[in-house]
Amino acid sequence: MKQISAIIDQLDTALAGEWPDAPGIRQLSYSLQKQPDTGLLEWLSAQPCYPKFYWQQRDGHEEAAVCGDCCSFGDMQRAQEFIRQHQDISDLHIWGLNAFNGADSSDVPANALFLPRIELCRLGNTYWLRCTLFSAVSLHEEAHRTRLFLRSLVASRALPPITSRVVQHQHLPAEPQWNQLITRALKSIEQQRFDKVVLARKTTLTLSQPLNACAFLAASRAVNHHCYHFMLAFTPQQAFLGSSPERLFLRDHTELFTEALAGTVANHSDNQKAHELGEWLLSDGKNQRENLLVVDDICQRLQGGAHSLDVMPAEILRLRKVQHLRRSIHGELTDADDAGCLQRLQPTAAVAGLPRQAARKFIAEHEPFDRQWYAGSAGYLSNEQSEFTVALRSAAVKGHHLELFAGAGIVAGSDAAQEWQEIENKAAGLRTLLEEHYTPVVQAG
Ligand SMILES: C=C(O[C@H]1C=CC=C(C(=O)O)[C@@H]1O)C(=O)O
Ligand SMILES: [Mg+2]
Repeated sequence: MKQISAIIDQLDTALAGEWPDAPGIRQLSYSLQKQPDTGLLEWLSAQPCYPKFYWQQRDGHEEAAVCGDCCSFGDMQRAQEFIRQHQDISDLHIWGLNAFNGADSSDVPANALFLPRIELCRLGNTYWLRCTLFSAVSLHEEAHRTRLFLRSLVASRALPPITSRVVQHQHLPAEPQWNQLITRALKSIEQQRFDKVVLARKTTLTLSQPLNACAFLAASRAVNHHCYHFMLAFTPQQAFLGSSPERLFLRDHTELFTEALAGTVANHSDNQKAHELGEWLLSDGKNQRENLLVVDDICQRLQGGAHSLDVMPAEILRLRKVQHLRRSIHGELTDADDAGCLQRLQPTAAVAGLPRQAARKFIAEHEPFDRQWYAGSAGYLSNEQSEFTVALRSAAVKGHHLELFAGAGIVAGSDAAQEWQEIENKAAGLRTLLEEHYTPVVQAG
């Protein structure tokens, strides 16, 4: 990426100039004249600086690779206040993750939303590099720190092949405990404690060697189409990533786009068979109920914050391993308030249940692991536009371990064995990227 190193030299010269010895914020932006010779994910993978975040919008039109933090935020409210305080810098973007339980989650780092030092972005075929300087003390000192940071950046290189093999796997809950959990959930639904609860499983894969998170995400992006692809790398060995089909919300000024994505059937490689499965899904009562409860939840939660809500007819979203029912929802916000949107929409009934509080209580009491980032959200906020995907079809990379997450909506009429198969299919979107590389060990004798 010769162009990028030329821009970094230009940036270094600008930073070596005169900067006020006073608090402040500045942005320097440079267009790339042509498409870089390697991808943004390859560039990000090579950089030895953390945190780093990658994002690709599900229609593939927008992509960003960002790294280094000039400032980090414990929650969306603080991130939004920061953007509002610095309205004069029109293009400030804050990127990252929101935990499932939001800021009240005890054991996840609270600073997963950050204002990066460097952003390499693409919109269609247009590329640019943006550098942000922020200091509450001295921009002069910050310019110096940024120059040191720039020196740590390295040239892009090809992603390594995935050579990690799965040595062992462990499901939490395992299938017998899952069956008990579903029985208990169905009983609570019968007793009218709630109408729906979404229950999930964590599968820990032990690997033969640590997994390169960027290479894994690239492998997923190559095959898992119609998905948002995201990754937050905290350290060289630790990252959270995913390829999720679900939009939490897109805000464009005061226009809001969200959706109810719930109700699932397997995909099939044969188009005719896949179509028949999709037709079945559209007419199945249990799956329609799962989806319509999400519509109800979203419409209720948006009351007072948005008007002119339009709910589109159900459509089938066909993914590599599964197909879903989706109803798109569009509305007009009373105020361009991202923290408000997050608070109203996360978690939707596609990942928690309805009524929300009762379902969350059931999850907290009965699900045998902490969701942390799973079913939270990943994306960015900025003045004009913000977008977050629901952090599904996701995994935590932890050195030799990969934790895969998958859940399913439980409503009256759910069957434990079918829901187990459904979460197997959902987890397969990421899991098969490793297993396809798996060569069984041939036993001697
Ligand atoms: C909770 C998950 O999926 C949600 C989104 C789409 C379909 C779902 C379902 O049919 O159960 C879930 O509500 C997950 O992938 O972990
Ligand atoms: Mg389902």
